[in-house]
Amino acid sequence: MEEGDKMKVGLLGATGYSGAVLYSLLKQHPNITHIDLYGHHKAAEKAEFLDTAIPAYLNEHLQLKEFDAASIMGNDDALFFATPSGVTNKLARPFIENNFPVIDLSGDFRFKDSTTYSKWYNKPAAPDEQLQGACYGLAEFNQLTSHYVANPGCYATATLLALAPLVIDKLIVPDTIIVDAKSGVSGAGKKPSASSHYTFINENAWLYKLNKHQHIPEIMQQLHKWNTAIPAIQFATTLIPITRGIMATIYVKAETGVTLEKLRRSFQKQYQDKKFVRVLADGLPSIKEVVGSNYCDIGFDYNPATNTIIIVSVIDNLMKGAAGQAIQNFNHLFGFSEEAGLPSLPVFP
Ligand SMILES: NC(=O)C1=CN([C@@H]2O[C@H](COP(=O)(O)OP(=O)(O)OC[C@H]3O[C@@H](n4cnc5c(N)ncnc54)[C@H](OP(=O)(O)O)[C@@H]3O)[C@@H](O)[C@H]2O)C=CC1
Ligand SMILES: CC(=O)N[C@@H](CCC(=O)OP(=O)(O)O)C(=O)O
Repeated sequence: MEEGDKMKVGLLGATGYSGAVLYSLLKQHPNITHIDLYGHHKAAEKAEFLDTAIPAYLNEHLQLKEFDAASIMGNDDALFFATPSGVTNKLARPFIENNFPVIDLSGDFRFKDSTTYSKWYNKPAAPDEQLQGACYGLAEFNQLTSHYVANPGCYATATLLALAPLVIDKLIVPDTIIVDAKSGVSGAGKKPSASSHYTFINENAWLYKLNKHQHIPEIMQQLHKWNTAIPAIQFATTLIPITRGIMATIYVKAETGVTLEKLRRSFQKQYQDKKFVRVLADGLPSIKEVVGSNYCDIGFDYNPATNTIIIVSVIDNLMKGAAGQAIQNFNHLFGFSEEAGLPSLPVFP
């Protein structure tokens, strides 16, 4: 594709949080002329109720077509899935078989083997041969080796971008990684639950899925591409009373001879040419500075008293953690400018 080429795209899941954000990004994308929205409810059923989880403009204009792989491949040039886990493993086959371009925001195609998925997601996985037809799109690092792109998870994105330089440059003791990550409530999607209920999470903090979070194997799979010596990570996820944003705070022991200057050089080498990762020259980042943008901001420090490196990474879970990175992957897949369709500034205050 050339810079000025125009495309038609399909989207399944526009009535969800990441789908709604994706829709607004696609609407402003300079290379997209038309968006077909697909749904799993019949259009008539949808029209009968007002979905308060999505913006009114979307409710009003929502014209959902019935999902049909053959007509999507006939009408559109690419497809986005913004559906919960356990959906695309049943829908992806014709797209993979026909090499049709897909960006999948769910976890269904992030692993190379089906047993890892079924163990950590507690659901049946897509067949192994289909999993081999997908590629994991950590946008700053992975070459897209197929047309079916598995967009990374939100916590996984924040954690991997923070660890990458130090893991690649072997500056850390492999078995000492501790990740303490916090997320806003939109990370859990639009479906209300006991833990996302206002009276529970307001003025509260709740650590969940300890040692069981589905992003642990996803992070390990990518870390092993960089350094096979890492045996495991300690990983905690805490829900906090904000709408958007993730902060991952990482503690890890330094290899002998590591200095703050060496850490600086490692981050700089890895990210100096990357538009969406901003390494702070000084100080530590805050969530508000990335909300509404596709940036991942990273700050770090070294404490010689404990020989510990502390890295703090922040993203907007719905942007860099989902829809924004999906657009970045789409741009990579079609050779468009990496920034096309993505806002250049966060929303502040
Ligand atoms: N929220 C986030 O921050 C992040 C989410 N993701 C991933 O993105 C995906 C979407 O997440 P999120 O936006 O939070 O989810 P939501 O629950 O907010 O939205 C889910 C969407 O999928 C649709 N849907 C549900 N079941 C089906 C089905 N069987 N067939 C077709 N469509 C279906 C829903 O339609 P309807 O409205 O009709 O029910 C809705 O449009 C998930 O896989 C999630 O893990 C990844 C990173 C971050
Ligand atoms: C706050 C919150 O609940 N966040 C979700 C992250 C959703 C996600 O990215 O999960 P997938 O792997 O299915 O894409 C969680 O912790 O499960």
